Amino acid sequence: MSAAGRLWLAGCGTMAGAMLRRWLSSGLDPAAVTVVRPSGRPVAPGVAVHAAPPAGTPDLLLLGFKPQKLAEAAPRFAPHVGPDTILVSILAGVELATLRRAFPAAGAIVRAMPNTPVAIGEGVVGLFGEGGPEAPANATVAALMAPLGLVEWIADEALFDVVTALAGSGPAFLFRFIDALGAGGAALGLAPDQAARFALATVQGAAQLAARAEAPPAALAEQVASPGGSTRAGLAVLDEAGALARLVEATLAAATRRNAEMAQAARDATA
Ligand SMILES: NC(=O)c1ccc[n+]([C@@H]2O[C@H](COP(=O)([O-])OP(=O)(O)OC[C@H]3O[C@@H](n4cnc5c(N)ncnc54)[C@H](OP(=O)(O)O)[C@@H]3O)[C@@H](O)[C@H]2O)c1
Ligand code: PRO
Repeated sequence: MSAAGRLWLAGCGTMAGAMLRRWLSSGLDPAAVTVVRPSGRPVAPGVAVHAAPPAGTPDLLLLGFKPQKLAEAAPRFAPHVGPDTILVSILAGVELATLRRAFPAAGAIVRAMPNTPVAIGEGVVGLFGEGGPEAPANATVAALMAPLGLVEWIADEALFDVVTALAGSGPAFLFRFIDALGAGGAALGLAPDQAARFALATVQGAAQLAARAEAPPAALAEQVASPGGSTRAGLAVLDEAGALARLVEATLAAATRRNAEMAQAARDATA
């Protein structure tokens, strides 16, 4: 049995599947896990998979389907959620109040925002629970999330859409940057496959160095950029009129807005 007891996953696609992979590789007993997914496709040895919720009540139910599926899925799972069930939702945008309306009997509800690197224990998980920081369910949820990477509680639910944009979507933005770095090198004459390898290794090495260094990333950038040198010439392009900072802020703002739209759609669909 897991620290969270009987664990049900409602949906096990890219994101919930990445979480489950890490939990299993960190020692979670597959017999404690039940996956419910319409396709009924197998997930991992020893993990029970059902196309519809089986009889019973889990100790922890993780909602891992798309936000657009909430209105359809909630009535099927709600009868399996009781006062001893902790409900954890990874649905982008969808607010606690909406979840509480859909699962009125749940003992506790916590929003979690993971990202795909949790599959290798290098992810980020933002958490926000309706009971505040001292709620008893928080310790159970935090313990379950611990093997996934950096786990932090968010002070204000209003910030959850930004957390989703930065950490939840963030890997996609960085994957784009890796591709752009490689494509830039290829455009200037490197063999595309070699440029792609160098780009990925450069980003990997820089991220690991930044993670281990005491100096902040801005200081590390200064260490690379000799006065009057070539890095300085490149940074001048990124920094001109705050080009990179503005692009990234606009990127996060667009993703944040979309999360808010999905929250509204979920409110409307479950009203
Ligand atoms: N992808 C990310 O990086 C990421 C990051 C953070 C949060 N999220 C959140 O994670 C959730 C899932 O995203 P995803 O990218 O993992 O999507 P996905 O790969 O399409 O997976 C969706 C899962 O939901 C299942 N499903 C569909 N209808 C269902 C129903 N009525 N009842 C139960 N399960 C149902 C699907 O079942 P089948 O497998 O049988 O088709 C599938 O397993 C979303 O709410 C998203 O906001 C995603
Ligand atoms: N993927 C989800 C989406 O794109 C939310 C964060 C990452 O909606």
